Amino acid sequence: MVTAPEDLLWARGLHYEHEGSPALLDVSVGVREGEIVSVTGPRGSGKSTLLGCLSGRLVPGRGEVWFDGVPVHGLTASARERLRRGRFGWVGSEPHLLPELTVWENAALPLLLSGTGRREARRRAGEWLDRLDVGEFARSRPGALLHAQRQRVAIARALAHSPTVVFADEPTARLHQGERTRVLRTLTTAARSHRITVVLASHDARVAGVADRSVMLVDGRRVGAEAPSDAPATAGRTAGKPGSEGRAPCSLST
Ligand SMILES: Nc1ncnc2c1ncn2[C@@H]1O[C@H](COP(=O)(O)OP(=O)(O)OP(=O)(O)O)[C@@H](O)[C@H]1O
Repeated sequence: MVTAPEDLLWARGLHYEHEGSPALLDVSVGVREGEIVSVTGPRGSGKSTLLGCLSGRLVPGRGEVWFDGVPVHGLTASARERLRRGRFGWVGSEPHLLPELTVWENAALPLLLSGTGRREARRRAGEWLDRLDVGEFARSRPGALLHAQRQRVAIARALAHSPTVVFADEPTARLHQGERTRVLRTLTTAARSHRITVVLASHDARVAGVADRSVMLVDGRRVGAEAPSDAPATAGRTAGKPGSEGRAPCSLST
C-alpha cells in the first residue's frame, strides 16, 4: 500500500456500487502534483467509477478521497460542486458543449460561472482555443465544428480556468487514430507545461503510453501498476519502474 504524504490526490479503500452491483472493490490510489496517471482496464472494469469518486462526482459507499488536504468524501454536495468547478477540469468522451453558446463562451464557462468578467474569461478561453488550434472558431456555434474540433473545445474548457487536476474519461474514444494521438498529445503537453495533474481513463492500453504511471483495473479491483517504457521523462517528475511501487510517484493498492 498505498499513498504517500506528498500525494496531492489520494483515495483509500474505495468501494462503490451502482444500484447494488459492485463497481469498485477496495481500491486505493495516490497521485502526486503534476503527474499524469492513466487508469486502464477492459470495459466495465470500473475506470469511470474511479474517476467519478476521485473527482467528487460520486460519493463512495466506503473509503476516503482526499484532495489537497480536503476530505472530499465528507463534503456536502454543494461543497463538492464548488471544489469541482474551482479546482478540477473534466473531459469526457463526448464534448457536451452548449449549442446556444459560442465556442469561446463554452470554453469560458467555468470561468464565467465562478464570476470572472466576460472580457477576462474570453481572453483566457481564447488562449487555450488558440493552443488547441480551434481559435478561429471562437465566435461560431459548436454545431459548425467537426466532432474532433468540438472535443478540442471541451479540452480548452477543462483547462481555461487553470484547474489543479484534469480528469479525462475516454477523451479520445470517438476519434480516429490520427486525431486520437494529436488530442492526447495536446492535452498532456498542456498539462505538463502548466504543471496540471491529469488522471486519464481509457480501455485503450496505448493511451497509457502518454502517462507517467499506469494503473489497471479488472472487475473493480486494481490488478497491477506499470510504467510505460516510453513515458516522457520530465523535470521534477520521476517515471516509476515496474515493481518500484514504494518509491514511485503514484502508488496503488487494493
Ligand atoms: N449508472 C450505472 N448504473 C448501473 N450500473 C452501472 C452504472 N455505471 C456503471 N455501471 C456498472 O459498473 C461497472 C463499472 O462501470 P464503469 O463505467 O465504471 O467501468 P469502465 O471501466 O469505465 O467501463 P467503460 O470502459 O465501458 O466506460 C460496470 O459493470 C457497469 O456496467
